[in-house]
Amino acid sequence: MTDDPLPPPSPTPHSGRPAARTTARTAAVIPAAGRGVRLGPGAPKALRALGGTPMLIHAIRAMADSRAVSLVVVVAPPDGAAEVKALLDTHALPDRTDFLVVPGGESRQESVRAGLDALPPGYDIVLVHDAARPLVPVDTVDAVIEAVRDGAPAVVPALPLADTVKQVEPAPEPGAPERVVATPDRSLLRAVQTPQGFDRATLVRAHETVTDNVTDDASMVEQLGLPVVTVPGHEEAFKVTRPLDLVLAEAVLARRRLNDGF
Ligand SMILES: Nc1ccn([C@@H]2O[C@H](COP(=O)(O)OP(=O)(O)OP(=O)(O)O)[C@@H](O)[C@H]2O)c(=O)n1
Ligand SMILES: C[C@](O)(CO)[C@H](O)COP(=O)(O)O
Repeated sequence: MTDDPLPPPSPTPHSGRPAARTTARTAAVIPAAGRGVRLGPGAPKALRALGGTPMLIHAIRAMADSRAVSLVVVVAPPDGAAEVKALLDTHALPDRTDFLVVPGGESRQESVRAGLDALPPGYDIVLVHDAARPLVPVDTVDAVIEAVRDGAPAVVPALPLADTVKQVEPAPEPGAPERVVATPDRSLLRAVQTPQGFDRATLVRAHETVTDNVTDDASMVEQLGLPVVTVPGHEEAFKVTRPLDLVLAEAVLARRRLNDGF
């Protein structure tokens, strides 16, 4: 199967890189092996319903909606691979996309690595997308892919912050107030989302090299000393982390369904 091309490249002023455009095939790895402790008791977060459909299925469809993505590797809860395979069999997904399911690990990093290990040859661009971000629009996915095709080794969707951010020092004892030590310049801070996009060789090297516990894949590439660039993120690509996020996700989905007339 070959990828449909994305629209012609546009200049990417954020990167300042020379045109090194490639039409490499793209795969998406979806880490979905987390428990969802912050969401509260229940099934693993990725398997919980959003608008009557598991959050994971929304996230898979969000990746497969991009004409550039021809393989999706789902990293299932360690004892949930059979259940996830059954879900894929019982939900409508595009025929042009291939799917693989592998068991995940104890941390997000281990789960992403399990997905990378399962990637067949021939996919030179890799997206890593949280199952917990079920509503990312396809335009954001395509913008990330396009920036990698243009030559960036690592790309993150990013949004400016709405709140002022304080740096604190740890509280001297549990329950004691934390002391504020700094107020970073908010104009230089970004909240980053997924999918994060990578040149495959770079991402594999980052996972082989960086052993610190990190919260996203791009920071591993930063530790290699390689550039990570941003593309505009999207408000609807928020991560379902706490109960209120699920309320917001239901509202966004209901509005989309109303707009789409179903
Ligand atoms: N061992 C893990 C931990 C997390 N993830 C995945 O990484 C993504 C982002 O993680 P997060 O939102 O923190 O999910 P959880 O780890 O499930 O949440 P919590 O920390 O509240 O338990 C999720 O899609 C989650 O399934 C994973 O694949 N394997
Ligand atoms: C990868 C990520 O979604 C980027 O914002 C985020 O770092 C995941 O963090 P979590 O603590 O595992 O939810």
